[in-house]
Amino acid sequence: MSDVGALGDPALEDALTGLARRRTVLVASDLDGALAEFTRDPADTVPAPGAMLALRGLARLPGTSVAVVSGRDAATLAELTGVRPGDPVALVGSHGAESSVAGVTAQRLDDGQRALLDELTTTVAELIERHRGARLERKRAAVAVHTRGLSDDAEQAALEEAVGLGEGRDDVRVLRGKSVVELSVSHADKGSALLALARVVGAESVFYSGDDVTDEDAFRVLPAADGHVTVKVGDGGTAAEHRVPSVGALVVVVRRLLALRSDLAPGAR
Ligand SMILES: O=P(O)(O)OC[C@H]1O[C@H](O[C@H]2O[C@H](CO)[C@@H](O)[C@H](O)[C@H]2O)[C@H](O)[C@@H](O)[C@@H]1O
Repeated sequence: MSDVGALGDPALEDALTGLARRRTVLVASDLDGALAEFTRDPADTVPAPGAMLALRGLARLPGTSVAVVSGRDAATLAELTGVRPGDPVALVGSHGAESSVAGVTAQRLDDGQRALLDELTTTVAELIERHRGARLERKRAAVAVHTRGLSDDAEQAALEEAVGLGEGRDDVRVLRGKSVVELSVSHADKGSALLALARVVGAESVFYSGDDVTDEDAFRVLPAADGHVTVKVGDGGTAAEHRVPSVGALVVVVRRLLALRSDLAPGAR
């Protein structure tokens, strides 16, 4: 029985087989909560065992482009994944505002955005002082309030206040995630970035997996009817076509795709 067969999901197995036969594909995934387990301190994150190896294996196959797409900024993403300049694995950071691939999404912050981000960071630092245990993460285009590990009430209070800082403003995008609220001065989204990346690398079909709210932007623009394969990791409502229960199960899926595409990709053998 195949790995995916062991997960008991023949529909996903069929979808992966169909994708593996395509001439050109883009295989992309979110990082935190998808390719990597959550950690209390975001700096402690490491990709799950075998995850990057499977992606690198896919990137070596003909007609196969690979990317990690994350809310992390590009520099942090490179550090966490070990992807270096010239690597065949592409990186898309800051929810689509940064990319290692030319022509995808290189949104430079203007002076006004930089000043706004500084101002937001100061306000969030004050918020953190009032909410014991909450933590600040400064990114290239955003500042985030983290609450993982706090009690439910404490989390809710800090996150609600963070949302209030950006709500109703056209110049700030409020992104709610898992135990995190992010105030971004960029209006990029993962869906637009993935479509741009697919166009640039010439991929006819896309595989995309993710676990969080911002991944829904990607799932929505990748319909199964157009040959795309979308996989939600974990619980919660989703526009994705398929679902797996955990990070470990997603790694099994990516490895399965590697095995199938190694056999079935036009020109692979
Ligand atoms: O798009 P992603 O790759 O899923 O990134 C989303 C956010 O991930 C990080 O926060 C999440 O993971 C942390 C480490 O496991 C965890 O402590 C936190 O509770 C999660 O929300 C990252 O810190 C954020 O910048 C990303 O936007």
